[in-house]
Parts: sequence; C-alpha cells; structure tokens
Amino acid sequence: MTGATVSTQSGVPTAGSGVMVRAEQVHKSFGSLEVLKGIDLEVRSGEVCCLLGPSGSGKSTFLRCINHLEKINAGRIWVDGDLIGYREHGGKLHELREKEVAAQRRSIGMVFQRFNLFPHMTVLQNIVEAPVLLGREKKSAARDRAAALLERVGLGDKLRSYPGQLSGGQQQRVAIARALAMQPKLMLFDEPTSALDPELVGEVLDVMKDLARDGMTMIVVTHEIGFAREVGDSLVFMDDGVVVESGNPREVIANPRHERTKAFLAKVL
Ligand SMILES: Nc1ncnc2c1ncn2[C@@H]1O[C@H](COP(=O)(O)OP(=O)(O)OP(=O)(O)O)[C@@H](O)[C@H]1O
Repeated sequence: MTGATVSTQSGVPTAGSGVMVRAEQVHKSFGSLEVLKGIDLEVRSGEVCCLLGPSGSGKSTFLRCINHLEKINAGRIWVDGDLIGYREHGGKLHELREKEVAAQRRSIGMVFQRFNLFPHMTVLQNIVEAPVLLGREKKSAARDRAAALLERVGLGDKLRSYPGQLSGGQQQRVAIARALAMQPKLMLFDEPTSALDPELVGEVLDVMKDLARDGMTMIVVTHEIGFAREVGDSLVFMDDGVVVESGNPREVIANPRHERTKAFLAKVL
C-alpha cells in the first residue's frame, strides 16, 4: 500500500481516545486464497474481546496481522492510535522502517498455542532475554521484574527450572510472563489453552482472568465458552473470513442471531 492515497475518514482513533484496536475492512490473501474478507472490529481500552469461529475462519491470521506477523493486502489496523505498518504523510501511506515496526511490535504481547520457550534457558532467562536483548533495561532490573512477573503467574519458585521440567500449563504461564515483560499495551492470545491437558486449562485461564481484572486490553482466540461468558466484554464470531456477528458474550451465547453462530455454538457448548 506504499504511496496509496489516504481516504480522509472521520473518527480515526488517536492515542488515549479509549479505542485500543480498530480494524477497518482488513483483507488478507495467501495467493489465491482469500482468508480475511473485510474485517471490521473495535476493542476499547481495558476490554477483553473473545474471537470465536470454526477452524480455518481466519482468526489466527487476523491476530497475526495485528502483530506484523502477516501483512494485510487492504484496509487499516490501528493500535492505540498507531496505524500498524504504515505512517501517513502528505495524504499518503508510507511503509514503516524496520525499527519502527519493531517498536510497534514491542507494544503488543502475543501468546501462542505452543509456548515456544527456549529449552536451554531457565525460566528466568527466558523472560529476561527479550527486554535485555532489545536494550530496554539493565539485566539486574530486568531480572527483578521477571521474578515479580513469575510470582504474579504463580511460578515464583520455578525461576531456575528449565521449560522441560514444567507442565504445559506452567510453560504457558511462563510464556504469558514473557509477553508481559515487554510491558505491552495489548495482549493477543491465540488459543492459549488448546494444547493443554484439560486439568491444566484452568490455571492458565486464571492468570488471564487476573490480567483482565487489572485492566489489560486483550483479544483472545478461544473455544473456552465459559471464559468468554465470564470474562469477555465482547464476543466476535468469525466464519469464512468475515465477522458474522458480535456483541455482549452472554447475549450472543444465549441468543445467537445467525444460523452459522448457532451451529458453531451447538458444537462447542
Ligand atoms: N502462511 C500461510 N500460507 C498459506 N495459507 C495460510 C497461511 N496461514 C494461514 N493460511 C490459511 O488461511 C486459512 C485461515 O487460517 P487461520 O489459521 O487464520 O484460521 P483459524 O480460524 O485461526 O483456524 P484454527 O482455529 O484451525 O487455528 C486456512 O485455510 C489456512 O490454511
């Protein structure tokens, strides 16, 4: 989209306006496969948005577009007033430089289905490494904060353990602490509990509930309907690259308006 003319829209979100994420007509294709077909979505600061939908509907791709892991083909995404991937200047869009992209990515934490921890590093090193590598703070300060974050996710006694010595639920909690170490404005969760044994799901959801209570803005791709109902401020149901319906999670779950939402909920409930 470099050099594309910017349409002068009213109501473009600015930093501190209360809108953390706005997506407008986001399109994404892989070759001839159109995966996102015009996604519109807004998440206000401090809200938890739960993204539901069948396999292949484009949920992960959408999260990856927010976090620069994929590049959109058309549309716009703002995070806290920053246009993702682009800068507007003289009525045109210009692609951000690598450093600017890195800065945007640092403000967004992402937790994946698989924890992707470094197996040869201790839990503490796994968390300290990113902020130190990025030159954000001295190692001693980063270690103190990492230890406090591990305490927060209930792993204060596992600092010196290696990932292989932990359960899946504990590893996922380390991954959450690692994402928080960058002090993100926004947390994206891509099916954070779907690789876990059922008895470990609750401990990860509890950490996420705690984050939500503290006012973290979160977009959560999940099939945990109970979590969406209890914690979600909004529920967005996606199918085949479009938002089919969205609203208050309790209302959508109790009274889905669209047949596709009804069919999906009937399967997962
Ligand atoms: N890098 C890629 N290259 C080609 N196709 C891709 C790529 N990433 C995703 N896709 C395709 O895009 C479609 C949507 O995938 P995506 O992972 O976003 O769906 P999803 O809703 O998150 O599904 P799931 O719940 O199974 O994770 C799928 O058909 C997938 O095969």
